[in-house]
Amino acid sequence: MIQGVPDRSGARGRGPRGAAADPTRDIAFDIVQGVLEHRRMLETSLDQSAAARDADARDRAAAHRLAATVLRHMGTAGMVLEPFLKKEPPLPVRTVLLIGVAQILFLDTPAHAAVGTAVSLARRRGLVPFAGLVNAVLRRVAQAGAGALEGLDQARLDVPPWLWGAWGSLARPVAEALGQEAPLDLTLRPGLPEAERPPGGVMLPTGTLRLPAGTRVADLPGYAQGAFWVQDAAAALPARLLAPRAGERIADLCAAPGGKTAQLAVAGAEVTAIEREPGRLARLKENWTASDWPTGCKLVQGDAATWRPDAPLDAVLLDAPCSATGTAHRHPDVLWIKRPRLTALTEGQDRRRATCCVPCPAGLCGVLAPARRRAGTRTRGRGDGLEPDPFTAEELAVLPEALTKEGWLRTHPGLWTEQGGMDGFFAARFRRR
Ligand SMILES: C[S@@+](CC[C@H](N)C(=O)[O-])C[C@H]1O[C@@H](n2cnc3c(N)ncnc32)[C@H](O)[C@@H]1O
Repeated sequence: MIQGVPDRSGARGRGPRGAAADPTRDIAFDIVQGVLEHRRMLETSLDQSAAARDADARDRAAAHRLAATVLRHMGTAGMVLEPFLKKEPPLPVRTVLLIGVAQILFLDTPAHAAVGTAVSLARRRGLVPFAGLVNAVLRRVAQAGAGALEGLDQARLDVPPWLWGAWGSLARPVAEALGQEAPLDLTLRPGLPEAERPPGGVMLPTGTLRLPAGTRVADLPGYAQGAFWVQDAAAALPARLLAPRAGERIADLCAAPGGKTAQLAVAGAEVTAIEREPGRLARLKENWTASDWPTGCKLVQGDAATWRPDAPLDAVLLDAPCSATGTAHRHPDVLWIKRPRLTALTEGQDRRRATCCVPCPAGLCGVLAPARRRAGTRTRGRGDGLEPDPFTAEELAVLPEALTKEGWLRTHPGLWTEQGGMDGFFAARFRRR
């Protein structure tokens, strides 16, 4: 079995090719193939998995965890396999092997179960001619055990070389942190009584409640009522630094899935949330309705670059699309989906700065551009009335390492590693002159 997850292989009768059904590994296979073959995000691959359609929540969660483990350790697992492969197998066979290696070396699955279920998976996926190879290779990996990892520079292997280069001096601490499964971070609704906080968490100095990796948020009492929501500790900082006050009129540009919108709204601000993608806006609306959050907020489908408010605002929070590589801690798929084209993305953000005033370094990113307090109706580029409003040491007293010399916020997964790390995020603040 995969640690912490029931092994249901064999529990659901026989699959189409006569092998026992095993939804966890079937879904994990679909996810890894979706990421590697089609360069689809992990979540999208999960949504599109035929095997996931009838699966229960536990199997989906177990498959998600297994696939994320494969992607988190993919370079290392590839190196472990290399001595046992005479030539490169077809991608689906490689995926089966990676699933086997991840279970043996990183998930403490008993070796016989990891090997047996991988052979069955190969059969179910029409890879019968390779079943013997899968069996032989994984047995040898199992025999080597932890010794197979000796001498491997796992941090370096598990990050694509172009990204390692882009991270510069931060590459090693960031990559080492990415090797760990991310904890579950929650932002609590202000004033939530201590008795109603999810148990087993640690309150971080920045105000985020952190629960152990593998905690299923949907199982926590209060989640469905919107008592808290999932939000990485770093992602919660920009809205906290904006310090919204009750009654302020704030636009949240690029809003879905709505973590920052919720922070602003529960602080009492009158938020207008702008999101371009209808599907993502629908998800934001669902979260809103289900969570009993304040009703005075407007959710608008629109383009942040052209949307204009009908009256002056107190602040604008802009979370412009970015590389998302700073979230690889939680989403290891981004490591293998993104390409070196990131420079083009940064240039796009520079151009967008003409409208939005948001610089963003490649690789580690995430953003905010509040034109706060006496803000006008639009945020514009330099020369259009905005000046930098650096964060102060007092504002970032609990996380001084994240304050850059220019006064911006820059976090990365190598910060707070002993507490479980955090996402990479960049934020800057501007004020209307
Ligand atoms: C980084 S996510 C935002 C996360 C969100 N602020 C939160 O805290 O939950 C970026 C979002 O911007 C949306 N987006 C991208 N370009 C946009 C545009 N021009 N106008 C409005 N939304 C846009 C994307 O669809 C995506 O939902």
